[in-house]
This record gives sequence, C-alpha cells and structure tokens, in this order.
Amino acid sequence: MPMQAAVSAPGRSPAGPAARAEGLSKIYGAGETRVVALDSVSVEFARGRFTAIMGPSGSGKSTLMHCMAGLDTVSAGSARIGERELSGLTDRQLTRLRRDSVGFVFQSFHLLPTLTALENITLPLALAGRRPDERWLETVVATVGLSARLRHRPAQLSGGQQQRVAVARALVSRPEIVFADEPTGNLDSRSGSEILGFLRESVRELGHTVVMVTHDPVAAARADRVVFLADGRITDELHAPAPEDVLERMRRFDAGARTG
Ligand SMILES: Nc1ncnc2c1ncn2[C@@H]1O[C@H](COP(=O)(O)OP(=O)(O)OP(=O)(O)O)[C@@H](O)[C@H]1O
Repeated sequence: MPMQAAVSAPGRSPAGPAARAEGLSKIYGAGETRVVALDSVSVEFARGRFTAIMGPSGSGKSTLMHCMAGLDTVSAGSARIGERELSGLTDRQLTRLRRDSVGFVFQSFHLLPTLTALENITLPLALAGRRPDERWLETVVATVGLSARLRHRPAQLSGGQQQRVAVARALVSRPEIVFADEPTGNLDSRSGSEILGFLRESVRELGHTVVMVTHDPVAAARADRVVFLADGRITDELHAPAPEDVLERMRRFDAGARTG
C-alpha cells in the first residue's frame, strides 16, 4: 500500500550521513590466531538511502555491520551513528543508542514465540517505556501488509510474514538507521522479494536509512548503492546497479580468488 506522504520518519537531524566509519579496523585474536577482519575502512551511509554491502565470505561484512551498530567494539578508527562516536560510549549508553536509534532485521527473524505479531512489533517501545504513536504504527503495519495478522503468534505465520513482523519492529521506533543482516536469507524468492520491497518502500516513502548485508546480487540490486568488501577493505561501489552489474563484480572476486 502506498504511504501517506504526510507521515514521515521524524526525529533525525537533516545534516550529515546517518552513519560513518573512518579508518575503522577490527582485529580478532592475537599471534597465530590474529585475523584482520576490517582493515582501515572508511565509508559513509547517507540518510534516506538504501545501501547494500556485498563481498565474499569472510570479507568482513558482518563485522562492519556489527561495529557500525554498536554490537561489537572497534580496534582502531571510528564508527559513528549521526554525530555520536560509538567507542566513547559506556555499555549503558550503547544499549540506549541501539534501542532508540537503531533498527535490526536478522536472517532468522528473532521473534518471541509467545507474543502476538503486534506485541512483537511494539516490544522495543515497551522495553523503552514508550507508547507507540498509533498513526505511525498503523502506517508501518500497513506498509508491510500485516493489518490482518496482528493477533497471530509467530508459529501461525509463514516465514515471509514473520520477517514482515521483524521489519515492522525495526521501523516502529523510527530509528535513525536500520541494519539488515541477510534479511532474505531464510526466505523463498517471492517472500524475499516482498521483504526487499518493504525495505525499499520504507526508504523511499518513509525516509528511513537502511544498510543491508546480502550475498544475493538480485537483493543488492534493489539498493540505491552497493558497497563491496574484500579482505576487510572496501574495494568498489556501484550506484543504482542492475543485478547483472552486481553479479559481474562478484564474479571478479571469484576470479581473483582463483588466480590470487
Ligand atoms: N568473533 C570472531 N573471532 C575471530 N575471528 C572472527 C570473529 N568474527 C569474525 N571473524 C573473522 O573475521 C573475518 C570476517 O568475518 P565476517 O563474519 O565479518 O565476514 P562476512 O563477510 O560477514 O562473512 P560471511 O559472508 O561468511 O558471513 C573472517 O575471517 C572471520 O573468520
């Protein structure tokens, strides 16, 4: 359903990127088990845009997302959401930032089985002691086509419907940025395409900012921009790409891996 233009996602400053990394490095382990997962990555995620992160397995996609979302600490450099530098925050401040400013969509839905769809959607607000803005809630629920399923529990919903609940939950608090980690990885292609459509719509119609890790070139091509990672570094990016363009870049990685 098309969105009402009058209902936009407020609560964010208009200037500057929604999130940015500068010289961001992440090193796991030490000595023989030392792994440089991110090697001085600098990247900006513009507000109101849909960005996909792609790259071969082990290239650092999840690590970048976790560092940017405040789910993991950085070894060097900076990760910011808006103007807030994450490494300067206490655990409590980080928890609050994630709760108030970040929406998450995971591959495996992460819904609470005993709660209804509606209760799952509003849980983050309830935990924050906030009441949902009913008009916004209705807009989000209608966007993901869940109006008739709000009293169902996750087990009574298909995978695609469960992921719609997860998308609505991510959007309902009007986060500054939504991080989606392989959101279509557990879905058939039709449900996956629907979920991507909702993420797209949340950007285009509701003004959200979405950053999505994916292995799927077709999914990545639904984004405004695709950033490519290899060996912990950003190697390339495409704007408004066609699926073939994304696929061709990924083939180059495969060819590089075979000859490298
Ligand atoms: N907790 C950890 N401890 C040690 N090494 C880790 C840890 N997490 C990730 N790594 C390593 O960091 C590198 C980047 O991992 P990451 O999960 O970010 O890659 P990815 O691109 O998301 O991979 P995939 O596409 O397979 O999910 C890999 O070499 C991985 O083995």
